[in-house]
Amino acid sequence: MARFLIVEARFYAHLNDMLIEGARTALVAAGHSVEVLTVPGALEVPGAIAAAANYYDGFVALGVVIRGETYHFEIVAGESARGIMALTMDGIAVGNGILTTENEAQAIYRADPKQGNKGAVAAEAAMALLAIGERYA
Ligand SMILES: Nc1c(NC[C@H](O)[C@H](O)[C@H](O)CO)[nH]c(=O)[nH]c1=O
Ligand SMILES: CC(=O)[C@@H](O)COP(=O)(O)O
Repeated sequence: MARFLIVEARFYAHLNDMLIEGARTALVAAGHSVEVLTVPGALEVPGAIAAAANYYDGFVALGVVIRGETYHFEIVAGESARGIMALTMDGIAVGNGILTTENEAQAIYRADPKQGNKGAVAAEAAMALLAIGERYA
């Protein structure tokens, strides 16, 4: 049993609830404990994981970034992914389930546990990285 923290950027609450359900179900089914930490937006997710890194075995980053009218989308989508990738390169087991979509319909399909279930996909990725880290510890 490992300790996982879901760090969710609560920018679109209704979509996040689906992502969390999918991730939590996958982690609990694998026998792990799950806590949830909420941050305002995707840009805060890497920093929150870095702050909690010594307290959990693995992390699932969840959130939704939907393209608007300005370059802000590229910043939020790209920099959150860059920050999460940097954490994984430091050996922290993080699954990235921050959706980056053109519209809400794309996000609903991917967040829904009965459809794309990307929360579970991110949870599976985090569990895989944790297992690899333990194998080469
Ligand atoms: N536009 C979206 C954001 N923007 C907010 C940033 O993530 C951040 O909270 C703000 O710039 C303060 O540092 N966040 C999302 O998660 N999704 C978006 O679509
Ligand atoms: C992440 C985004 O692109 C969006 O939330 C911001 O919208 P806008 O570019 O229209 O300010």
